[in-house]
Amino acid sequence: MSDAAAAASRIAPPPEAVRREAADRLAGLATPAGALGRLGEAAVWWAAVQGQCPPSPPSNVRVVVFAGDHGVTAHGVSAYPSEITALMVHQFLSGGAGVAVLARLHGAELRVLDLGVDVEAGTFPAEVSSYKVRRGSGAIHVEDALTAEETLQALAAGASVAAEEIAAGADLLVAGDMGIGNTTPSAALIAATLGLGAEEVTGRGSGIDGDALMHKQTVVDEALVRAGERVTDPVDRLTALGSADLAAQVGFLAEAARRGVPVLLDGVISVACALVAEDYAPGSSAWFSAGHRSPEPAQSLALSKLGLEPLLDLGMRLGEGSGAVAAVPVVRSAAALLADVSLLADVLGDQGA
Ligand SMILES: O=C(O)c1ccc[n+]([C@@H]2O[C@H](COP(=O)([O-])O)[C@@H](O)[C@H]2O)c1
Ligand SMILES: Cc1cc2nc[nH]c2cc1C
Repeated sequence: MSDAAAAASRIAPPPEAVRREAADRLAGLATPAGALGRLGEAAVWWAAVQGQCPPSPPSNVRVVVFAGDHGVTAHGVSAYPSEITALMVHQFLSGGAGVAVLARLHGAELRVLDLGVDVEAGTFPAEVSSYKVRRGSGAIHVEDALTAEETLQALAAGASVAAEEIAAGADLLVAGDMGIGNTTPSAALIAATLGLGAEEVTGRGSGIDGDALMHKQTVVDEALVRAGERVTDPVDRLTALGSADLAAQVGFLAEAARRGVPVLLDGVISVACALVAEDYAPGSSAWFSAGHRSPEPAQSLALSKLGLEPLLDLGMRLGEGSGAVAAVPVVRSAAALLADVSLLADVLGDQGA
């Protein structure tokens, strides 16, 4: 692509004039300079992505959980078996999953989609599986996760889902994940994107340690060696090292950014997808904010590369979009503070009057 074509296809950033107006307003609030800390930074980001200052708090938060199974799970990389993925999809539907509880509490809509769960057709209601790409994605250390066609299908599915959620009125989106084994492809995608080694990105996931952790690191290393030079291109990277559910999440994030709708990121899976989305659709990450910090080392590495500082750091490693939904009240607080705290000039003026 020529430089001009690349610039033309770059995602348009949030309006700089609004960002500056919000930064000026923050500096003028009746607080000591910088006293709101990251809440202040979040308020400026929120005003810019909402396109107005003062901003109003998010009022239509919509969470989409992308579910899928991963071939690596049969190779000893997780503390849990693949069967949990489908069982948890039922929990998202019945309201008993962690993110379902938080979504209810914070007034967010929750939708779960089966992109690649290893179950027979008809296991879930039709609307859950309408974007299904395949049953389980390939074990990335021995084979590609997807065919090239499946990657494009999953990217397009994610983009369609984003369009649907935006048509339903979303003013803040969350992309969540459900998939036993998915911290392995997420770590591999982050390593491949950042040019890091398996030992830097591999974490305990849902709870492995000792020999299992060393084995998971070997699996990530084998996957990176197997993929070789193909990882330079973001779509080929997803084909070799991703999965149907991760590719769909990349498509969802890129489309949300392209349509100018902000996204609150979650843990290592969500941030791996955001990192690939930034490569796939440059400029996307200006529309993203980091909901929380996960203990997975790859998540912090990817957040640093994206220049994002998480709002919460609670040691959460549930996934599902739960850390992002837990941060929704923080975004609401940030918006309300920037909109409703008095201006210091007015306070001083009142005193003088
Ligand atoms: O969000 C995170 O950072 C995170 C960290 C560790 C585990 N998880 C969740 O646990 C599952 C993946 O863990 P694992 O060990 O099976 O790869 C998957 O369903 C994720 O939602 C999520
Ligand atoms: C029970 C359970 C719930 C989850 N939610 C996201 N990942 C998960 C992994 C397990 C094991």
